[in-house]
Amino acid sequence: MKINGVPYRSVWIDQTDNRTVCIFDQTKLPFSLVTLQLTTSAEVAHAITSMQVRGAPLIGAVAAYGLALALSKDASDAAMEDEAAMLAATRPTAINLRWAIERMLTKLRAVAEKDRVAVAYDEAGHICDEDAAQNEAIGRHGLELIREIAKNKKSGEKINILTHCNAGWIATVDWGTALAPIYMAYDEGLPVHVWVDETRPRNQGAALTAWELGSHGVPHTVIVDNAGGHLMQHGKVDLVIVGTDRVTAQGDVANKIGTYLKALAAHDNGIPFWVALPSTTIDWRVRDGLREIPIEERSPQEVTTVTGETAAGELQTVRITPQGSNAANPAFDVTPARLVTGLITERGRCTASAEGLRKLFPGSIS
Ligand SMILES: CSC[C@H]1O[C@H](OP(=O)(O)O)[C@H](O)[C@@H]1O
Repeated sequence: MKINGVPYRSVWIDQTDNRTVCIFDQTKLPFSLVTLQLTTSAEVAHAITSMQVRGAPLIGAVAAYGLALALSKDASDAAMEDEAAMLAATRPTAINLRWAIERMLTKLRAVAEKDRVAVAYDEAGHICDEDAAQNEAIGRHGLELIREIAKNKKSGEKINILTHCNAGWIATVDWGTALAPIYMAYDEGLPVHVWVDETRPRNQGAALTAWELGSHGVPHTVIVDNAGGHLMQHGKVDLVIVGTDRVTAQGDVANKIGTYLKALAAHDNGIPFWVALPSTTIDWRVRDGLREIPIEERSPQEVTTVTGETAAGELQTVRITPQGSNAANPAFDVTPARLVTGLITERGRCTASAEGLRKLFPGSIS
């Protein structure tokens, strides 16, 4: 995606040493665009756990490079297995993280130690290239959906899309998932407008999605998480598109906390609720999302405080609850397939069901 006309990806290798892994520090957005240079697997692990880098497909890609950094230090079998396990354990919900590490291990176990570093960087690069291509394809398939909605609107009438959290290009290697169709619709001249859920407590919507859409010129309005249902009741939402961290073999969807409530409101108001994902986000090993998908529990401090920029341009974190109050912070929830209109994948759209997934990905599930 371009920033001020310059093309960027969300992760890249420093050309000066062909080793250092570069990312944007997403905890500094939207106030400043800061590049972090990661030189060890420990730094990669910290970047993932602290959400300096986040987004299901992106943490998989960055973890893959983290393994390459680890191998640069010690390419032995024991070290490789330990580092892979450490990186895979940084966040439990996004299946892309486990998928990327398992793909790297499958490749590297068959390679001599002396060749592992080069092969690891090469394979991580393929993971990145494939993610960017898959998300571009998701954009094209999702664009068809937006065109269909546009046909039922008066000429020039806004197409109002609600999204939750950030599933844009900064959450992936490039393009994004939920936002890819929106970028393409905007670029094609369709009159899209996006309701951006702020997405407490980390405010990925208010801070990241708003920054992405604003940088690209896409009209958008930031709303509190609890406003979405009201807007749907009053006919102000034509479509909901969200990303996901894990989809089960029967179409249950794990995504940022609050997604389930949007799906309920969309269902109650007869509004299409679509989930955009690359196939690397499908966990073919689980069927019942509510019972089988681990939900990350993050620090209560993310709930009891809020971080923003002061008038002087300094980042500041302030407490918003009494000292003695407890806080709970589940980072994801699971939307049952019955509330999902459909899935937008790199191979096209399908119903959120085993049958729908089997049609697009034959042989992936029995
Ligand atoms: C294409 S990103 C999918 C997913 O990842 C985000 O979670 P987090 O910000 O905690 O990494 C969010 O759930 C997005 O929808």
